[in-house]
Parts: sequence; C-alpha cells; structure tokens
Amino acid sequence: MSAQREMKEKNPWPTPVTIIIIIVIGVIAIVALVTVAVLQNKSVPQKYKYGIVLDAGSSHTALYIYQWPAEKDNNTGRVEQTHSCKVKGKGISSYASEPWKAGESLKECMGEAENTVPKERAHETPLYLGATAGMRLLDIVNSSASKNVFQAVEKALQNSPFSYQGARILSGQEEGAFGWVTVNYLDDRLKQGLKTTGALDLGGASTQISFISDNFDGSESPINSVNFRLYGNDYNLYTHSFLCYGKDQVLKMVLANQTQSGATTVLDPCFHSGYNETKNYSVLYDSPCVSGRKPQEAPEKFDHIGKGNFQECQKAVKSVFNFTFCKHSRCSFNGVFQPPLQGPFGAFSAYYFVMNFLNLTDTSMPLETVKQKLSQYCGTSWDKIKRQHPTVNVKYLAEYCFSGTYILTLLTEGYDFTAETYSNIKFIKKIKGSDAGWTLGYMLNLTNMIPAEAPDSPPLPHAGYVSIVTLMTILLIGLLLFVALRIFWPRCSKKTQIV
Ligand SMILES: Nc1ncnc2c1ncn2[C@@H]1O[C@H](COP(=O)(O)OP(=O)(O)OP(=O)(O)O)[C@@H](O)[C@H]1O
Repeated sequence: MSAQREMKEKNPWPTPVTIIIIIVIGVIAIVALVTVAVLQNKSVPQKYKYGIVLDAGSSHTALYIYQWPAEKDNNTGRVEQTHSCKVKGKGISSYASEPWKAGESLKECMGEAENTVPKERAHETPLYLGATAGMRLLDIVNSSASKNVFQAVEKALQNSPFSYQGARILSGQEEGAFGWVTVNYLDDRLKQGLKTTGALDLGGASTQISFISDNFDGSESPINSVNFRLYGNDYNLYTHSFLCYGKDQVLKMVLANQTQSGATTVLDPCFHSGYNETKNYSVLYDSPCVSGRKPQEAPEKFDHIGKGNFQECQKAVKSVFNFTFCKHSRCSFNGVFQPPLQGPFGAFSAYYFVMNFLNLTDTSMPLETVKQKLSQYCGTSWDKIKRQHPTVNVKYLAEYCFSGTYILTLLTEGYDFTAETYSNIKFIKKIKGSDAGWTLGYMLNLTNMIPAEAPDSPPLPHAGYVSIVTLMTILLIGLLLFVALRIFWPRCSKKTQIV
C-alpha cells in the first residue's frame, strides 16, 4: 500500500496514455496541416476578366479579345489574347458612301465575341474601337463622311452587351507608341525593367517606327517623343508614323510616279513579266496621298504591264522618299528627325506577312543574299508564280515583289538599317500567342493595367508560404514529441522497475 502511494507521488500521470494522446494529437495536427497545404495549392478553375479592341485599319478591321485572371486585377495578372476575328470585307473607311454598311460589317465578329466572353462578364467587359490611317485619310478628304462612318459603327457597338467605351481615330504617335508597349509587355521587358525592343509596324496606309535611343531625350524633336513611367521605370520613346507610307499607299505613289504623263500603258518593274491588268486612273488617284498629282489629260484607263526587274523596282520605290531636306541633326526621310537606331527590333503586320511569304524572315541571312533572292523572285514570270502558289490571294501574290522591295528600301534607305544592323530585326506575327500590334497596348493603357510604379509583391509566393508554415509546424510538433518522450519515457521505464 505504501509502495503504491510512493509510486503515485513519483509518477502522478498515467504516462503511456499521455504519450498516446500526444502522439494522436500530433498525427492529427500533421494530417490536418498537410491537408490544408494540399487543398490550398490545388488549382481552382481560373476566372477571367475580358477586354475587347477593334482595330479598324485601312485594309480591314480585326477584333481582339483579351483576358486576364479576375483575382489579379491589381495589375499583376498577365493579359493575353484569347480570340481574334477578321471582319469580312474592307476597312471601315471604304464605306464612306454607304456608312451603315460599316456598322453591319462588324456584326459577325461581334457575335463571335458574345460567344467567347462569358455572359455574366459581358456587361463589365470594356469594348473599344480604334481607327488608324484609313480613317485618318478619310477625315482629311471628307470629315463629314468620316463622322457618318463613326456614327454607324457606334450604333452597332452600343447595341452589344459589352461596356462600349467609344470609337476614335488614333494619332500616328499613339499607334506607334502602343505597338511598342504591346511588344515589350508581351516580352516581359517592362515589368522586369529589361532593355526594350523597338517596334516596326507596316500597315496598308501608314507605317510606324518606335524605339528607345540613348541619344534621344525628346528635345530635338518633341513631336516624336512619348514619355512613359511603367512599373517604376521612365521611358523616353522615339516614335514616328509616316502617313501614306503603308504598303498600299506607297504602291499608289509608285504607280502615280509612273503615270505622270497620262500614258495608256505602264511597264512596271515591280510586277512580274507576263502580268497585264487594265486599271482605272480614277481608282489609282482616289487617295489624298496621290490625288494632287493626277495628270490633267489622263485617259480613263491604263494597261498595267509587269517587267519584273528588282533593281529598277528599287529605283522606282526610292523615288517616293525625299532625302534632300533635313532641318535636324539627322533625318530618316521626308525631313523627319530620327536618332541613331538602337537595339533589337520587332517588325510586324505587313513586314511579317510579306517576308514570311517570301521565305525571308531569317535575318541572320546576309542582306545581300536577301536582295539576291528577292531579285530572283521578282524576275520569275507571273505565270510561274501563279502556278507555284495556286491558293494564295491573287492581289497579294501580284504585289509581293513590290512589297518586298518596298520593305527592304524602307528599312535600309529610309531608316538606315545596314548590312550589320539588319540582323537586329526580327519579323514577328505573334508573341506568346498574342498578335503584335497596337491594340493590346491601347487596352492596357485605357484600363490602367500597367501601373506607373512596380506593384509590391509578397516576399514569397502563396504556395511557398504554405509549405514553409507546414514544415515549421511539423518540426515544432516533432520537437514537442521528442521533449515529451524524453521527459516521460524514463518514468515509464522506472514504473516497470517499481512494479
Ligand atoms: N497575307 C498577306 N499577304 C500580304 N499582304 C497582306 C496579307 N494580309 C494582309 N496584308 C496587307 O498587309 C497590309 C497591312 O495590313 P494591316 O492589317 O496590318 O494594316 P491596316 O491596319 O489595314 O493598315 P493601317 O494600319 O495602315 O490602317 C495591308 O496592306 C494588307 O492588305
């Protein structure tokens, strides 16, 4: 009896039970923590927000739908293109005489947008329309026609379930700058503060060049300067848009130069030998880029006959550039200031369409070789070209010799890319699934999706945080168990000895 009392005083708890309880609690805690960690890291179906931009270009309109994770509205989520739709027919500026058709033309793509954006998101999805050089030109020649086209387009867009934010003409400067933002945003260069890529955009009616140059602070030519503060970095961007230097308008200018005498036959070195089409003087001279030069005594039509000669085509194309006057320290052409070229460049839109067709997107190829290949292509007969490419749109096909020659002339003579710097250009269509062009940059800007300052980021990602807490708790429980065993195990052993 006294021995039993002594034992109870020395060992007041039922030790094995206590240990079992501690172990059970410990195991339950570990299982609970691991479960929480696993559930926390399990991917939940992503919810997205959306934005829509219509690019109303001179040659056609395209609709782009962008999406980004809904919970990362605070400028940290990645915006990506989820759908695009090419509007059938020509650009909205071509509907000047029947504006209602401009609105009608958008219906099919707007229908696709309704099927892409979830219904519950539609009312909060911003919808923008930006028009470029085609509408800039229409506005110059007939501003009331331009207003009527916008009215028709607005009516169509206001009737959509989306949050319509307006339709307007972008300035050339905006078109250049937003194209640059798109390229650098998609390449993740802005967020990380990396060296940027210049942007070369070739449209149907205008062309843009935009890049950062250490030698440009905006003082020499303020109209070419755009300042941004993005993710905590300041950028002083050089940008210029050449109205009338898109490839369709340059083709008109080159042909206008060859029809100044009002001839009925034009032998054109930029078209393949064997090409022969009868064209209207009125159609050729219908644009403000050439209208002032229409010959007085022009007949109604002319025969446009191909000659297929690259060297002569280069000369003809060069005639539309003016290199004779420059009131700045240096110019590209037409008296426009341009600082020295700097950095890699992404060349998109028609740059890509044309060079991709010609199999000339590889810029590691020496420039001389590129010219030789193009020369060979231009020298090929029209019959052979048609036979080799039976599925290609004949209008594009007839123009690739001219378009390739214009691209090389613009890059080398116009912007001053040399045999050495030509390899800095990369012809691109898409970056990580999104089309290169001004639309994404435009939407990012209007929705304030790129903050001026770098957003504060947590020191650890969520998964890392959960893992570390789990690990630390397991270690702590292990330590507790160890201490408990050290304290109680000797007593348990003693107890058996006593008993
Ligand atoms: N596959 C192709 N091959 C050749 N040319 C093409 C092809 N697709 C489009 N183009 C032409 O490329 C040019 C540029 O097209 P893009 O859609 O970028 O210009 P746009 O937006 O209509 O013009 P702008 O920006 O001057 O208003 C246009 O002349 C168009 O007709």
